[in-house]
Order: sequence, then structure tokens, then C-alpha cells
Amino acid sequence: MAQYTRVSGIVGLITLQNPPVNALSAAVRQGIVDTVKTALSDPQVKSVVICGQNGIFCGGADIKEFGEKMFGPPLIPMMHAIEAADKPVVAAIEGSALGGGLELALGCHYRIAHSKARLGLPEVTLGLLPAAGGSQRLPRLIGVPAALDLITTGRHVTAAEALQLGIVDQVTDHNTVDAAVKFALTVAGQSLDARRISTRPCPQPSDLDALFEEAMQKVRRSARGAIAPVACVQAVRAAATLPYALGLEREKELMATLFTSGQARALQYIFFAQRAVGRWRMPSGASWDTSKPRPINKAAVIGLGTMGQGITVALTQIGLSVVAIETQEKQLMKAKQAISGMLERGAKRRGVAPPLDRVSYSQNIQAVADVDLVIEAVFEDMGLKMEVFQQLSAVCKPGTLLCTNTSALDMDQLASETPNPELVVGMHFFSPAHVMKLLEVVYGPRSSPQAVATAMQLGKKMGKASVAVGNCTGFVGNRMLKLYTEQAFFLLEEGATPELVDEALEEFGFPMGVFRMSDLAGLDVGWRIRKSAGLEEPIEASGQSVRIRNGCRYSPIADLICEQGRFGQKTGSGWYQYDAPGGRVARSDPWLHSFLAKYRARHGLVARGIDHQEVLERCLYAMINEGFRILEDGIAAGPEDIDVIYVFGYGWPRHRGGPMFYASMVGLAKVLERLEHYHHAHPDVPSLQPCSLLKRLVASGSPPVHRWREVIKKLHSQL
Ligand SMILES: CCCCCC/C=C/CC(=O)SCCNC(=O)CCNC(=O)[C@H](O)C(C)(C)COP(=O)(O)OP(=O)(O)OC[C@H]1O[C@@H](n2cnc3c(N)ncnc32)[C@H](O)[C@@H]1OP(=O)(O)O
Repeated sequence: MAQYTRVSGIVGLITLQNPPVNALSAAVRQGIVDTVKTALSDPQVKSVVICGQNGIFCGGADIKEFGEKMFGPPLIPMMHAIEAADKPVVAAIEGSALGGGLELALGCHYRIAHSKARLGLPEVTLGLLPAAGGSQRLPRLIGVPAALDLITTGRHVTAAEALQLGIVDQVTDHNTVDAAVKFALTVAGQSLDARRISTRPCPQPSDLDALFEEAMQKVRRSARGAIAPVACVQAVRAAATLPYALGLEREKELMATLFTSGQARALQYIFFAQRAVGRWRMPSGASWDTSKPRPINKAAVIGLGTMGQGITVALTQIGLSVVAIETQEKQLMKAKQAISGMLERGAKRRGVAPPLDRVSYSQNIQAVADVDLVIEAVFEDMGLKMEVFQQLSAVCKPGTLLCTNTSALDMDQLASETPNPELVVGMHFFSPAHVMKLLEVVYGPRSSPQAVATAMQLGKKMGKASVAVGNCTGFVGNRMLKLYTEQAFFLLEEGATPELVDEALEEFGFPMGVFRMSDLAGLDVGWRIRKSAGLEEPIEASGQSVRIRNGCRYSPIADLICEQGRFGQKTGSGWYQYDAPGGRVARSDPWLHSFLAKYRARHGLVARGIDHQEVLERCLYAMINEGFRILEDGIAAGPEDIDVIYVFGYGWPRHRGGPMFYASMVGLAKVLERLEHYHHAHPDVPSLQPCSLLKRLVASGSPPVHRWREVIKKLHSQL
């Protein structure tokens, strides 16, 4: 829908009306076509302004329409009609002008933006390219290098940057529509020849081939296997080398392959999943819309290791006063320096003053007495954490929320240490905590909806994809990761090498395979957790085969590697070797290969050929199977929660939509069949036994992922 009015006597004002973001639905496109016609045929009107209602210009094409048959006027002829108009058309940009929204503005003759507006062509993040002429107009307007950057990354620019790049003609701090109307009055009657971007030649960079080759390599490196960034480079190349009409044809051709691709479906699914997880619901029925968060002005972080430091920075950067507590003086000094450095670098990037004075440091836990929320980030040891929680209960003012940053321990046990367990939730950050985009908010049976709402709101303010999950060992992310890693160890026993496993996973799209990632994170962390769970015992002590624990197959390979002092990059060797401790470049290690050969010989294992497909099926399907168990147990409310956790916290390739979406794309029947096959071959590996929810989904015809919740609900109601 679009509303038409006449203002200042001679300016036709068109207002896009489609809350919440004025997306270009069929009705809006029809509204634009009709109102532009009205304005151009009205002899009183000398110029036109297009704006959006409710402070937002336009969030682009209506993504919800993508899966359906397209109705209404197409975008390209609509843009051409605007550009060809013989009266100046001015875009008044408030809020956002994104995707088709910016393309609409590029079809106009002038663009005026509010200083707080953001502009961009984020189509690539949805598996698409700017196919309403945007890939052809933007390079003509701002040059090839800048257009390549914006189109291949999808990044949003501020109004100030847009002005500097030449995307907008004027920036205002005042009412944008008033400024645009005033501007429209001044340009009425002027020649528009130079203002029609499609008629301009594209500026020619000096070494076109080298520029595009470099751009192509960059996109192939940064999003391995993703097809949209490659198509974006090809479309901009068309703008630089072909006349506009032919470039537009190329844009259309490239878009046609992207539009129906599985990658576009996956990326659009993740767009909506990211928003859906904000609408959390606990098994009790409490939910986001009925639970009001508590205001948090002052917070404390206990324990200033790497995690505690990152959390302190993240909280400070959203404007909170933070009390940072570390009992060890030497560590406190080290942390203070690290936190100040991170705040200074962050502030420099944003062009603001570093908020150093918002952090106060103390060695004394009494300093938390007046805070609204505490995040405990001490060493991952239940005894220590219990002690801290007891102390916090004695010191904090009534009503203070107590959060633990444990990555796997039982947060409900910690809640039991306090007189008010309803005030306890888990806030599982990912390292580095001020950078990583995921937060698991873990609720126990006694956590209050208000505590969950507060942690979720805090996560959102910190710019994190925050997902509310139930309490269990490893929560969602690490519970699934354990089975992925376990399969990788089994594959080594059966004949694979770390290189083969990593290659398969990296080809799939993970930025790092499981072994390279483990070397980076440090092998000692998992070793310590396994030891505390009693799984890593010497053979003599257990009196049974070292490869069987609790009646199930167990691989001690990682423990044996740790016993050699090989903790990964930090010690200069792990699954790979490095030039020196702290080295980053992983090299194949003959010692490791010989160790594997000796290990297999000792245990009577015969190495067999393993291909990439088996690596993927074993590692990914075991993890997906656990995802179904998590849904069955009610630990995650829906597949979107799991997928957002994996995409934002575990490097799952975004263009594959997360593990549960991936399973639906592969076909649930196929996943079930392969799990049955592998479980038959490895009956002592329970994680390969297909879980009942997967079987039930297959039995009910493998419904699409957005319908799984209905099946889960039915399953729960029958339990
Ligand atoms: C074969 C040829 C076909 C040609 C097709 C032409 C193609 C054109 C390409 C495009 O334009 S693709 C779309 C490009 N636009 C975007 O990617 C922008 C996406 N939106 C955002 O980034 C943000 O929503 C925002 C606009 C910056 C606003 O952010 P804010 O935090 O304020 O709100 P949200 O919670 O994100 O969104 C609110 C609500 O609106 C829904 N929504 C947002 N954008 C769209 C959209 N473009 N289409 C449909 N719906 C949209 C969003 O899903 C939220 O609703 P929900 O119910 O909570 O999910």
C-alpha cells in the first residue's frame, strides 16, 4: 500500500505503508505504480518525494513472498518508470533503506537521508543478489570497488558513509520528509539527464581483471561453498563491462539460479529463525510476551579469565556500570589491562570515547552488594562455583539475578546453593565473549520467567543471538558437539586421519574442521571435563578395555594425546604440529600418523578406506540425531533454536541453514536410513541409534521444518 498526498502545493508525496518495515509486498508495489502514475499525470505537481511511514523508508522486498507464486507488478519496470519520470523524484530515507528499498531509492533522481539512517544491499545474506537493477546502478553511482564491497558483504552503511560514498546527496538531522520536500521544491523543473543512474557509464578501474580476480578469491575464501557472493561479483562485473540493458539481463540470469536455490532457502530460514528465537517459551508456558524483564543498570562479573574479561567488555559496551572481581591480584592486574585495551580498541572503531570509568575492579566479593545482576565466570569447577554462589547469596541485595557462565555444569545444582533459585539462570557466552554472536540462556525448573526475560533482553542489547534453552549436560550446543567430536575420534580409530576429517568438514563449509578447531581451542579443556566426569581413567584402574566405558564404545585417543602434553596450538602440537607454541599454521604431523598406526595395532584395529561422505554422515548425522533428542526432551523449543545456536556459535555454514534445517533438506528418511545403517555397523555407539522423534517425523511424512513443532507437541502430550 502507498498513500498519495500533495504538499507545498506542487510536491506529490508518496508514503509506503506496510508495517513494520514497509517491505515491498505486491500491494506496496501496486501502490507505488499507481501513485507514481497519479503524481506524474497531475499538472499541478512539479516534483515527487517517496518516503516510508513510521520512520522507516523500506526494508526491501517482502521476504515472506519469496516461497510463493509472485503476484503484483515486478520491481524492475517500476524502478524504470520512476527513473524515466520527467519530474524529479526524491527518496526521503529514514530508518533503513535496504535491498529493494535502496534499489528503489537508486531509481529515484535524488536521495536525502536522516543522519541515523542505515543503507545497504544485504541480499547476499539471503542467498540472493540485488536484482532490481541494484547490481547495475550502484557501481555506476559509486564505482566498482565500493559497490563490490557493499554488494558482496551486504553490510549496512551509516548515512555519513553513504554521503561520503556518493549514495546519498544530502544528510539531515531534522525531519527527513520536510528536508526532502524542501529539496524537491528547489530542483523542480531542472534537467534530469545526469540524474538517471542507469544512463551513466560505469567508472572503469585501472586493472579490471585483477580487481575482479581478487574479489572472487576473497568471497570464495570468506564463505566457502556459498554461491550468492560469487554471483554478486559476476553481476558487478557485468555492470563494469556491459551496457546497462545487457548487464540487467545478466543480473536477471544470475538471480534466476539463486532465487530457487537451497542456499537461498537456508539463508532466508535463518533470517526468520533468528527472529523467532526471540519469542521464547518455557515448558511451563511462560513466554516472552508475558514476562517483563527487570531493569539492569549495574552488573558484576566474578572471575576475570578470558571469558570474564570478554563479558565485562560486552556489558560495559552497552552502557552498564560493571564491577569486575578477581581474587588473585596478579590476574586482576592482567585482566584490567586486557579489558582496558579491548574497550579502547572498540571505542576507536566506533569513534567514541572509551568507557573505562564504567568499570571498577575489586578483589573482594563484597563489592557486588549493590548490583542488579551478577555473572559468575570462575574456573569450570562445580565445587568452586558452588562456593561462589553461597557467597553471592550472602552479599547481594535482595532480588539480584545470579547468572552462571558455565558451559556444561548443572546450573540447577548451583541454584540449590541459593535461597532464591528463581533468580538463577545460566548465561553461556562463547569465547571471545565480546565478539561471538551467540548466548545460550539456560533456565532450570525453578528459574523465574522474569530472570529468563532479563537475561534474554541483556543478550539482545549486547547484539547477540540469544536462545533460551533448558538445563542438561552441555545444554544444546555442547551436548550436540560431544557426539560430533566422538564420531571424529572413532573415524581416526577406523583409519581416517585428522587431515581427511577436517578436509571433509571444511569442504562442507565449516571454517575449521573438528581437529583444527580443537587445536585452536586447546585439547586440555575437554580432557579436564572428561576427567572430572570420570571417563578418563588408566586401563589398569578400570580393569576393562580402555575402549569401552559404561558398556559403550569410547575412544581414549584424545586423552592419550593430552598425556603427551600435546594441547594444540598453545603447546606447538596437538592433532597437527606448529612451528612453535602459539603457532597458527597447522602442518601434518608424522608423529601423529605413527601414533595412530601404533594405536590401531595395539587394539587390533585394521585401518579401512574412509571417504568424505562417511565423515559427513557419521559426524553430522550423529549430531543431528542428538538434536532430535534435545527436541524430544524439550530442552530446545524448536528446530530454529538449535539451528541459530549452531550458525551463530559453532561455525555451522549459514548457507546450509543449521543442522536441523540441513536434515530436512537432505530428507529425514535418508538421515534415518543412514543412522540405522551406521548403528547396525556400530551397535555399541548409542548416539547412532535413531531417536523416536526422527522416526515419528518420517512416519508422518517428513513435514517441513516449520511444522515439526506440531509433531513435537503431539509427542509431548502423549508422554
Ligand atoms: C526473480 C526476481 C525477484 C526479484 C526480487 C527482488 C529482490 C529484492 C531483494 C530484497 O530486497 S531482499 C530483502 C532485503 N532486505 C533485507 O534483507 C532487510 C531485512 N530486514 C532487516 O534487516 C531488519 O528487519 C530491519 C529492516 C533493519 C529492521 O530491523 P528491526 O530490528 O527493527 O526489526 P526486525 O525484528 O528485524 O524485523 C521486524 C519484523 O519485520 C520482518 N521483516 C523485516 N524485513 C522484512 C522483509 N524484507 N520482508 C518481510 N519481513 C521482514 C521481520 O521478520 C520481523 O518480523 P517477525 O515476525 O519478527 O519475523
